[in-house]
Amino acid sequence: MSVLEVIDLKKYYRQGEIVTKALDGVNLRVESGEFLAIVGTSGSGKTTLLNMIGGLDVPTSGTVIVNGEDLSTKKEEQLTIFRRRYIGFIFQNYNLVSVLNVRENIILPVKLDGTKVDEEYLKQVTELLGIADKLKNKPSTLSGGQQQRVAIARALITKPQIVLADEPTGNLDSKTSEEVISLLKMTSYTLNQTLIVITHNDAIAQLADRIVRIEDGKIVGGASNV
Ligand SMILES: Nc1ncnc2c1ncn2[C@@H]1O[C@H](COP(=O)(O)OP(=O)(O)OP(=O)(O)O)[C@@H](O)[C@H]1O
Repeated sequence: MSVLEVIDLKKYYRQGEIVTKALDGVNLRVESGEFLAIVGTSGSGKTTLLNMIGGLDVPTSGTVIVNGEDLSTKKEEQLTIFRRRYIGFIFQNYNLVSVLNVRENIILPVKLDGTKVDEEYLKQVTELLGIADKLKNKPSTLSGGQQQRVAIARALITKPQIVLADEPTGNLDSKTSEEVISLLKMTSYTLNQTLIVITHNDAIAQLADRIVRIEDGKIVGGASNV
C-alpha cells in the first residue's frame, strides 16, 4: 500500500519579477516500509519537497496524500497534530535541547502530545541505536554520531509512519555517517516505517531501496518503483 502519494506538486517563490520554481510538477509514490533516498544538486528542490511531505510548508498547487489523507484539507492545528503523530523529522544539526538529558530529549514529542511514554518501546529503540546507557547524559557530553542517534530515537518515539531526514549525516565523518544510516535503516525496517532521506552522499544513497533524483524542481529518475 502507498503510504505517500505526491501529485503534480508545485512550489513557486515569487520575488518581484523573478519566479523560482522550487518544485515544478513532482509526482511520487512511496510504499509502506520503503527506504527512499532523494538526491540532486544544491537548489534542485529536495528540502522543499521534504517540507511539503511533512506538512511544514504549503504547496502552490498539487496534492500530498499521506496515509490516504490529503494534507491540503487540514487546518494548521490539524497539521501540527498530523506532524507530531505520523511524521518523524531528523535534521542535519540534530536540534537537541541542550538543557534536557538524552531521555528527556527523546520523549519530548510524546510529552508534547500529552500521551504516555511506552517504556518498553523506548528501551527497544535506544538499545537498537546503542544509546541505552546514555539516557542521563546531556547532549553536549556525546559525540556527533551519538547526538544524531538521540535525534533518531526522538523521531521514532511516536512510532511515526514516515521518517523524513534532511542531510542527517551532513555534520558527520563518512564512517560515522554510514553507521548512523545503517542503524536508521535497520530500526525503521524493524519498526516497519517508511524512510525518506535527502543526501549528497552516494554511499548513503546506495543503501536505499530506491533513489529519486531531482533536478530543477522535477523528478528525473526513480519516481516509480514499478
Ligand atoms: N523561502 C524561499 N524563498 C525564495 N526561494 C526559495 C525559498 N526556499 C527555497 N527557495 C529556492 O527554491 C529552490 C529549491 O530550494 P531547496 O532548499 O529545496 O533546494 P535543495 O535541493 O534542498 O538544496 P540544498 O541541497 O542546497 O539544500 C532554490 O532555488 C532556493 O533558492
